[in-house]
Amino acid sequence: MTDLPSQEMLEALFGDRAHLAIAYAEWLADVGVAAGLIGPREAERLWERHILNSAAVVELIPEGAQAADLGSGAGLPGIPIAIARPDVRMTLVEPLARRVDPVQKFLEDVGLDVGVLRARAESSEARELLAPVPVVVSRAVAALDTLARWSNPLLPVGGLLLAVKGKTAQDELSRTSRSLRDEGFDEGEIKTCGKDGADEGPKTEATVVVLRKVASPSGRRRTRD
Ligand SMILES: C[S@@+](CC[C@H](N)C(=O)[O-])C[C@H]1O[C@@H](n2cnc3c(N)ncnc32)[C@H](O)[C@@H]1O
Repeated sequence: MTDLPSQEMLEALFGDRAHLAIAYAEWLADVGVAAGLIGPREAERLWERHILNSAAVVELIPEGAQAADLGSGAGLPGIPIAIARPDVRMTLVEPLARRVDPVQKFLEDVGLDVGVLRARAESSEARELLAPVPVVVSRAVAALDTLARWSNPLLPVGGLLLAVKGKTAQDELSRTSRSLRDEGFDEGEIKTCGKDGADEGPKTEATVVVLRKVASPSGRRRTRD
């Protein structure tokens, strides 16, 4: 692992739970790579590209919120968020047993209180077990309009969909704005979270599309009939 942040940065983000973030990084580099949860080349850039990028989202999550990470894979962004914010009740939602099982074992081994639901985000099981969940996060899983369709039955009106995206976030938001409105979301905005790190090692930055659900889909559809 080459990009371990400074102790100061670790403590600023994870407080007295920095040891859990380090344990997660070590697990990703070891079990995560061996189990094919992340690519072998990712081990060299775990912090900036994955853990800090994920943890940067915490500034958008309200105090004490319940949250679901749709398509969590190796636990990103849900696990770094849960480590940084013990007040957030996080559930990872991931359909593949070969991803869910090792993640579950890691959580048990380190005693991290994060829920794991083996299901597709759009399944009735996810709806029954999670809704209403006020915050949905997701990273590298699906296009915004698909995420909006999956999230809609899970979120209450006023709930937030936080999609970690890259440089093309604005293009994607513009391209999908009509579908997003049809799904009952507002116009959305792009937030740059975290810090650019200046010269002090890895960045914590993340580009996040923030969408708020403003109407239930059925209500909105009725108004268009
Ligand atoms: C490219 S990986 C990203 C994993 C993680 N979010 C990250 O940032 O590293 C996409 C993940 O989404 C999951 N996925 C695909 N379709 C899904 C669905 N319908 N519901 C929930 N998860 C899904 C896949 O199994 C996979 O683990």
